[in-house]
Amino acid sequence: MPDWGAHLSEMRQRAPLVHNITNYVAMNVMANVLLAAGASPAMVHAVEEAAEFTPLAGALTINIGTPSGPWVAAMEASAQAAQAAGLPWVLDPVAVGATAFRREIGARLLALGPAAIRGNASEILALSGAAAQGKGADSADPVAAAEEAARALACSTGAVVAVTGPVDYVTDGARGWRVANGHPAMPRVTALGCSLTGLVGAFLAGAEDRATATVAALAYFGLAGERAGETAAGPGSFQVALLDALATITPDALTAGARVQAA
Ligand SMILES: Nc1ncnc2c1ncn2[C@@H]1O[C@H](COP(=O)(O)OP(=O)(O)O)[C@@H](O)[C@H]1O
Ligand SMILES: Cc1ncsc1CCOP(=O)(O)O
Ligand SMILES: [Mg+2]
Repeated sequence: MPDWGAHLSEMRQRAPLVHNITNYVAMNVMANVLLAAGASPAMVHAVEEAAEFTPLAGALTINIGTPSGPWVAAMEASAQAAQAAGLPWVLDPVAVGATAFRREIGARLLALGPAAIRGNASEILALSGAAAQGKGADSADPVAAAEEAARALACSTGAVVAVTGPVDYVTDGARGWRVANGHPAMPRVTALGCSLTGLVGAFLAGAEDRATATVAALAYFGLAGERAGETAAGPGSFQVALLDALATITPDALTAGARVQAA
C-alpha cells in the first residue's frame, strides 16, 4: 500500500494555489478547508479573468452546484486553459442528473479532460449516463451501485473517479480502492463534498500518481471527520472541529489512521 501520509506531506510542502470555480454555498467553507489543510485557495469565476488566472495555480477545480450561463463559460475557458498548461483539474458534478442544463454542462466539461471527478453515487451514475435517483445535491444511491459506472467513466475519460459516501470508492479504470474513513455527520453539513473536491485538487497539484493522491485526500478528509466527531455536539460544532482536525492531522497520523483497501 502507498504511504498515504506522504501525499499529505508533499501537498503541505508545495502549499499549492488552487483555483476554484465553485458554487455560492461552498465558497467560504471550501476556502477554509483548503487553508486548514495547508493549501492556498482562490475563488475566481468571472469569465473576464478566469482563464487568465488558471495557469497561475497548481490545480483547478470546477463545481456545477449553482450554475449560470456566464459561469459555465468561465468553467469551460478555465478547463481549456488548464488542459493547455498541463495542469490537473477536478470536476464536481453537483446534482448533474437533476436538469437538462446540468446534464449538458456535465457532458461539455467531461470533454475537456478532467484529471479527476469527485461526486456522490447519484452524481457519478448520472454523469455516466446511467439511471440515478439523486435528491438535488444529495445522493439517493449507494456507493456500490456506482462502482461500475465509475470504472466505465474512468476508462472513457482517462480521469480518476472518486465516488463518496459512507465508504468511498476510487478508480482509475485499472486499479480501485475503498476508503472507509468518515463520519455520519459529514453529509449533514453543507458543502463538505465540494470542499473535498478542493482538497483533491490540492493533492493532485504536482502529484505523480493522481489515483493514489486522490485516495490520500479522501482518507485525510474522512479521518478529520472522525476526529471532529469525537468532540462535536452537532452539525455546527462539527464544522468548526473539522477545520481544526484538518490543520492538526500529521502525515504520520494519516498513515496510521487511513482505512484504505484495494478493491
Ligand atoms: N454516512 C457517511 N458516513 C461517513 N462518511 C460519510 C458519509 N456520507 C458521506 N461521508 C463523507 O462525507 C464526505 C463528502 O461526501 P458526500 O456526502 O458523498 O459528498 P456530497 O456532499 O458531494 O454529496 C466524504 O468524505 C465522504 O466519505
Ligand atoms: C445545497 C447546494 N445547492 C446547490 S450547491 C449546494 C452545495 C452542495 O454541497 P455538497 O455537494 O458538498 O453537499
Ligand atoms: Mg456534492
